Amino acid sequence: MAKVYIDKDATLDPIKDKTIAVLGYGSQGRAWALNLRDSGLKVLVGLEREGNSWKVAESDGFNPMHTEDAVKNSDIVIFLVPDMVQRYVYRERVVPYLRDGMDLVFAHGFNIHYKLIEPPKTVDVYMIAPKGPGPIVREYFAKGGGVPALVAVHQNYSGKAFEKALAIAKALGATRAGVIETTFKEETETDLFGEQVDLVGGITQLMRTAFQVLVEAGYQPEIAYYETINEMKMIVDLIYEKGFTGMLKAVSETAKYGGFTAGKYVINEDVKKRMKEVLDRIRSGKFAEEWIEEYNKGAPTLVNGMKEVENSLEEQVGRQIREISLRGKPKS
Ligand SMILES: NC(=O)C1=CN([C@@H]2O[C@H](COP(=O)(O)OP(=O)(O)OC[C@H]3O[C@@H](n4cnc5c(N)ncnc54)[C@H](O)[C@@H]3O)[C@@H](O)[C@H]2O)C=CC1
Ligand SMILES: CC(=O)[C@](C)(O)C(=O)O
Ligand SMILES: [Mg+2]
Ligand SMILES: [Mg+2]
Repeated sequence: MAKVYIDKDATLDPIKDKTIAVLGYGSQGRAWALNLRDSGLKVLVGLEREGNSWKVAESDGFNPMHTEDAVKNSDIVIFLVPDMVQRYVYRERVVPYLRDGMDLVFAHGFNIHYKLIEPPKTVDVYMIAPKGPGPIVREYFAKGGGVPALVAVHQNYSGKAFEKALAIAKALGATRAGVIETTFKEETETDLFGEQVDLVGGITQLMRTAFQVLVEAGYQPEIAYYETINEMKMIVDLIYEKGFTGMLKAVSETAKYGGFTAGKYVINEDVKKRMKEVLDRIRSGKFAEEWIEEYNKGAPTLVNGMKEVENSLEEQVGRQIREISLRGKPKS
């Protein structure tokens, strides 16, 4: 088993006198800025424009400033702008003000692993990668918990990079759960693979396809939504809390038999083979290359994908069903 670092294994000491610049105030940026501030650390929020993120940061009690001002006035720079934007922010707003002994920190290894950012040897480069969406990182922390994270060191100029990574993980709340060490390569490749075939790509397509099959066969969309999409949360919650065995024990014998047989028929060896192709594409750098090219064209696949999902029948039905479901959800 990998070593799991918990609260008592980490101390804020290596960073408690440092000023931390959080660049970006989106999904992760907001969570990190708030959690680190609540942990007693000195946090500056650096943003490119006085837009929406700027207003949100202000309403959370920060005094957001332009990126270069945050960089000039900090010791630790955390990149929480989108992956495709990080190298521009690095080149234009960080490099001109980078001082020896500063820290460059990431929440995902993409830019370092694929060499889009190549920092000088005289800085520490490390990562704290929360294994959950930003709003959950904030919500769990505020309720006294934390989302697990991975930490990795790419460059250890100070000799203290790992201790600082653990300190930030602690301030984020991650050591309240547990933190495991990884490398930039391992985190990047597994994270991309997980979100593509499983968490974001796979699960969404699985649910939507099952929904469509039922609707096309003439069943009411509301019934199809309950069955193929809405109930997924309860099944996943059971897996999250009690493992596959716990989930299987909670469903009927009929579901177990049907699940064991049809599950392997649908998600078959051919699907596994294609998952391996997806992994190969990530490992070879082809996916990164393609995503950069797509982004530079204005990300049409993203724009169209969002539109297609938003306008889909399942999403329209979902708005109504979610209202019903959320009404019944216990308030915690
Ligand atoms: N979303 C998540 O839950 C997770 C994200 N990460 C990583 O965290 C990092 C940040 O990702 P998110 O929080 O999803 O970012 P995001 O998409 O929520 O946006 C972050 C911020 O960047 C700003 N921004 C957007 N476009 C910009 C541009 N062209 N120039 C300058 N600023 C711009 C936005 O205004 C916002 O303040 C990425 O490295 C990502 O891989 C890691 C784990 C989970
Ligand atoms: C939330 C998360 O961990 C993801 C899916 O990897 C991401 O948002 O990049
Ligand atoms: Mg992830
Ligand atoms: Mg990711």
